[in-house]
Amino acid sequence: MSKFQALDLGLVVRGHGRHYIVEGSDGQRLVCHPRGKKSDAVVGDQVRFAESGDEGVIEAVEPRRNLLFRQDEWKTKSFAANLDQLLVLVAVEPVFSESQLTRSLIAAESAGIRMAIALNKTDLPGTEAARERLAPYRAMGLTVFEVALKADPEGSRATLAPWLAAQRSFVLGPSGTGKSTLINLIVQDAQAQVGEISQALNSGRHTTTTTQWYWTDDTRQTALIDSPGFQEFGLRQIPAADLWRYMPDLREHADCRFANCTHIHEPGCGVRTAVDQGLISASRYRIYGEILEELQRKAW
Ligand SMILES: Nc1nc2c(ncn2[C@@H]2O[C@H](COP(=O)(O)OP(=O)(O)OP(=O)(O)O)[C@@H](O)[C@H]2O)c(=O)[nH]1
Ligand SMILES: [Zn+2]
Repeated sequence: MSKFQALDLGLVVRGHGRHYIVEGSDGQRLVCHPRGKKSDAVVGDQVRFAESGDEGVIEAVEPRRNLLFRQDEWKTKSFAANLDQLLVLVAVEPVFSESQLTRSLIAAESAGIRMAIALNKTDLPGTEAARERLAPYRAMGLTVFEVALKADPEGSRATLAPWLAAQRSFVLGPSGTGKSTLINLIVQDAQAQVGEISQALNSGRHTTTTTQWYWTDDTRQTALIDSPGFQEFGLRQIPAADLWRYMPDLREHADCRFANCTHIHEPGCGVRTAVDQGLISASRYRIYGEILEELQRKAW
């Protein structure tokens, strides 16, 4: 048992450098700083904190259930901790990168976080093409919601609300797909929540550069966690030999002659056979090869 057991338990709802906003069990929010030099708390963490005056000190971070993060060549970037699920938001326009989509799904799969995709802007003419690009994801068992957050807000809410209810959902999506529209649709007082926190952190300018926790309403049961966009999505935390295990379609066909098959050049490879038969999409297999190469390159 930790020596901080007697302290209040709080939820990190925003982090910015060494400044954190911690929400106590009574819903009160407090600006906190970590004790000492290290500041390794992330949004979604449960922390033990002590109030001192109108600020607080984070004494300990409780063990995490999971952590969603990416690891690029030079740095590790944590998205959030203790998540129930990931919602990847893509849109008919701008055309989404399948590589980014796949990478975020692999990160969630390897962290043990359930996931779904939402395709937005289905009021636009390119919908059929986007739907086709998402067919392999449906085929591997993922839920793919179709919404038009702006064109049909009520219908979109009805589609997403049951899945989001009573869960802590992390929302990832490239810029311009409708993330702000989603947050404003689902979260009752989104602007107020951001405003209040920015004021506390004195960082009005940074509202979109850090991860933000939203409760959808006063009952504080359902949360959406929004994060700023990013360019790179490295997966260097994953051992190259394990990559295929986090891709359900490859995993399903990884019935190979060699136990340590990389599914690239070996004879008797079930994955390559499935690609040839059209059971694994060519684009997913190509993306697998690209990521694998990245992961193998780090070995030197
Ligand atoms: N046609 C159509 N456009 C939509 C829909 N939902 C959102 N948009 C538009 O898409 C654009 C981007 O929406 P935002 O919600 O600002 O997207 P975002 O993902 O927050 O973008 P960033 O702020 O760049 O991260 C806006 O011009 C919206 O009006 C929709 O259902 N249909
Ligand atoms: Zn193989």
